[in-house]
Amino acid sequence: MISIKSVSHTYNGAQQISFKDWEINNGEQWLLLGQSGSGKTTLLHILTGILKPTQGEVNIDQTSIYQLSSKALDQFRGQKIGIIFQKPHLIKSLSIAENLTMAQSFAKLPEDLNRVDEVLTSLGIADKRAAYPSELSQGQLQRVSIARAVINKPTLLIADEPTSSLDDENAAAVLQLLMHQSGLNQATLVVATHDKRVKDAFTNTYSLT
Ligand SMILES: Nc1ncnc2c1ncn2[C@@H]1O[C@H](COP(=O)(O)OP(=O)(O)OP(=O)(O)O)[C@@H](O)[C@H]1O
Repeated sequence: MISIKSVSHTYNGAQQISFKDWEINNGEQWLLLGQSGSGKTTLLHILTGILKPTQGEVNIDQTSIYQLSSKALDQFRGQKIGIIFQKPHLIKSLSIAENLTMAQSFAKLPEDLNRVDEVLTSLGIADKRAAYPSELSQGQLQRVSIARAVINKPTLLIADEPTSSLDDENAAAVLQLLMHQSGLNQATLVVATHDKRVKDAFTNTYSLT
């Protein structure tokens, strides 16, 4: 289970942003909605261990993540949390397979090429394993970023505007893949978006006002 309790954050000199309490059960799929500037990215950073809130508690699988040392938190994030950004952010000088094995070693897990192949196959891009990011289309790159996010079978899969730079066909495919991949690993899925095309697919919604 993932929960936030009494969480608020104040950037230097700015107004406090408060987040209502939120409990997410394992395997649930949630949409995170809010107008521009309401704090979606801030909350995603808090949930993924990137930003320690000025107040409150964040628990993932019974671990109060901001009580961990920064080294332990890095490893926890690598193993338990997969993140998909609006743009893929892959390492250009590494092949697709190498980008994925790097995510394994970053999480201090052994390199597992079978797992790399399994994930690329389930996302329909196994033939791209030796290619470099510059050789892939936008939709294929977004699939690789999903592959990188799920490679370590995370508990929590977080996507920040994953479809906004894609056309209708790719947006629908990426959304379906995200939901399918989270289902395969029984991962919890949280998707932050403005994208109207995405909203109907979710029953659970957390709204920022
Ligand atoms: N590093 C920062 N330093 C100071 N203020 C910040 C910082 N990051 C965000 N903010 C402010 O915090 C508020 C919430 O920003 P945030 O990026 O979380 O919103 P958002 O809902 O993700 O917006 P958008 O949909 O436009 O990306 C905004 O008022 C923003 O200006």
